Formats: sequence, structure tokens, C-alpha cells
Amino acid sequence: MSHLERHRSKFHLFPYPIQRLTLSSLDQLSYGLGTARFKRGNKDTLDESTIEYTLAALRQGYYHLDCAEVYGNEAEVGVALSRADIPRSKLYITTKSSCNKGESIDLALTRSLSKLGTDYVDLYLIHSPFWAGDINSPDPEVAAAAARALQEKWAEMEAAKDSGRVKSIGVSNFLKEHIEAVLKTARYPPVVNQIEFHPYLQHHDAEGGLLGYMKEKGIVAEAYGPLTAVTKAAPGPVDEVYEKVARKYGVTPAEVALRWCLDQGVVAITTSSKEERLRGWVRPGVLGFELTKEEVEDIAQKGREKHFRGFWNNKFKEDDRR
Ligand SMILES: NC(=O)C1=CN([C@@H]2O[C@H](COP(=O)(O)OP(=O)(O)OC[C@H]3O[C@@H](n4cnc5c(N)ncnc54)[C@H](O)[C@@H]3O)[C@@H](O)[C@H]2O)C=CC1
Ligand SMILES: O=CCc1c[nH]c2ccccc12
Repeated sequence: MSHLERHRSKFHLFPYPIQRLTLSSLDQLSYGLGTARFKRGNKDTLDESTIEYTLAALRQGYYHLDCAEVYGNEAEVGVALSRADIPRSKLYITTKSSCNKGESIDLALTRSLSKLGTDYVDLYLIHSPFWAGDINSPDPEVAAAAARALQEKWAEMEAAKDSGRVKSIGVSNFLKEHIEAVLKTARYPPVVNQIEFHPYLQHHDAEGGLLGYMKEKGIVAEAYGPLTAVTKAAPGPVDEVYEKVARKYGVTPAEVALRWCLDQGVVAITTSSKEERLRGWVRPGVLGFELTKEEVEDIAQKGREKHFRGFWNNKFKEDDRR
């Protein structure tokens, strides 16, 4: 059994109720390949290098592709998929709507599907809640308008799911308040909230924080920026424990960082344009070892000594340590 297969066979051990997601998607879910950073240059012309990077990832067995209309690379992913000739049922394709002003989900989805060259996506996300206004505004009318806007948009997402063009629907960058608003009127709860998650941004507190709330509601956490502590936020307090654990398992600190997400039942969305790095992560890399509970907690504890957010900084006004 290959490392990928062994890893996939363990999905049912995850603490999140992933059975809500479509069955065919389970085997790709705990590991995703981000696509946000691939494209260089003009957004409107096809970029061969993005196609090549995506093909390299597909060659290495990364069948979970994380896209978004705002990344401007759905067309390249579509071309890569057509060249790779992998059965559609083996792929897990996520894309996200930016919820551009005045534009329906139906229209945004039609455009994304056309670019991706597929008639459905496995997961469709609202990329962020910020366009809806400030749900934590001290002005109750502003807060209520934001909640209403999210509820209306979510109803459009539900219609997309009903149409069969989307298998599962979810959100991204949502705080507890945004999820609460959506759940008040939802027919289908979001299956996923894709959030920045790493030791320096854990969304935990004594009451459980956002992650605890999501777990209670059965919403899977997908981590973007899982390597932040070894990349953008380095050096920092987790370096020593990452190194120690990496030495123990004969892996790299980056692999420990990814494993730290997976061993908490959090899907890791990572990215690299380097095929050797992608290969290393899965053979045996991230899939060849597991952290003990103590190691997960040691990293978490060290991580709490520093706070770092790499994305959407101007949008999160609250203290996101909670
Ligand atoms: N929903 C959202 O708002 C967001 C979603 N995303 C998604 O998540 C994906 C991953 O996000 P990232 O922050 O890029 O993830 P990440 O934390 O995994 O970082 C990946 C970056 O680290 C570099 N890297 C990889 N291994 C390294 C190593 N051993 N040493 C040094 N550098 C290394 C890679 O070249 C790449 O640029 C994106 O491509 C996108 O699909 C990203 C940001 C926001
Ligand atoms: O999703 C990640 C953050 C983000 C928001 N807008 C853009 C545009 C291009 C790359 C990344 C992002």
C-alpha cells in the first residue's frame, strides 16, 4: 500500500464528521494543494508555468486542488486537468466566490465551472464574510444588515448545491458570529470553514474559541498558511520543538508543521511550485509519521507565545487570539 493510500485509509479516524462531505471526496480531503501563489503576470492570459506547477502536483498525487476566482488561475487549473487526464471522480476541486457586489452566486459559479472545465465542483466556499459589512458593529442596524446579507448569500449557495453543480458548500475566514448568523436560517450547514491556522494563530481559548465552536457544529476546519511558523513568521518560539520533533522522525520542520494540522483533524492546504518538495511531503514525508498527543500540545503551547496573522490583516479588527 502506498503512503498516500495508507493515509487515505485513515480518514474515518478524523474527529470531524467528514461524512457530511461527499464520499468520493474523502480520500483527498486531509491534504490540499493551494493554488493562490502560482500565477505570475497578467491575470487574463493563460500562464504556462501555472499549468506546469499544477500538472507537477497532479503527477505527485495531489488531487485536492484549492482554487478561487480571485486567484485568477482557474483557467490554468482547467487546462492542467484536461492534460492530466485523471478521472473526475478522483479529483477534489474547491473554488471560492468573492461575492462581488451585485453578482449572483449562480453567475460566479457558472464562470468558475467554465474556466475549470468541469460541470461541478466538490466544494464551493464563500471566500470571506467581509463584503457583507461589520457583523460586530456597535450599531445594531449595521450588524443586522451584515447578518442578513450573509444569510441571503448562503441561500444562494444552497440553491447552487440543489442544482448539483456543487457537491458541498462552505465558508472561509468566518468568525463564530458569521457562522452563527448563517446557521440561523441555513437549510444546509457549512461543511467547512477555511481559515488561517498554525501555531501562531490557533483560534483556541479556554472556552474552545472558533475551532471548538466549529467542532461542536460539525464544521471541518481547513488550514491555510499551515507553514507560516517555518516561513513568514520565523524565527519564533516553536522553532526548537519543530526541530526536535523533526529530528526524531527524520523529517523536516515543514513536514512537522503540516502533520500538526492533520493530527488535530484539520485539513492542511499548502502549496509549492517545487516538485521535489511536493514529492518529499508525501513520500513518505507528512504521510509517513504521526505526532503524539504530547508533541501536538508542546507545539501548541510554544505557539501561544506569539501571535501572527499573514493574510487579511486589515479585515480582522478583533483580537483573533480568541
Ligand atoms: N481562504 C483564504 O482566504 C486563503 C486561502 N489560501 C489557500 O491556501 C493555500 C496555501 O497558503 P500558503 O499560505 O501559501 O500556505 P503555506 O503556509 O503552506 O505556505 C506555502 C509557501 O511556503 C513555501 N514553502 C514550502 N515549504 C517550505 C519550506 N520547507 N521552507 C520554506 N518555505 C517553504 C512555499 O514555497 C509556499 O510559497 C493557498 O495557495 C490558497 O489556496 C491562502 C491564503 C488565504
Ligand atoms: O485567499 C487568499 C488570500 C487572497 C485574497 N485575494 C487574493 C488574490 C490573489 C492571491 C491571494 C489572495
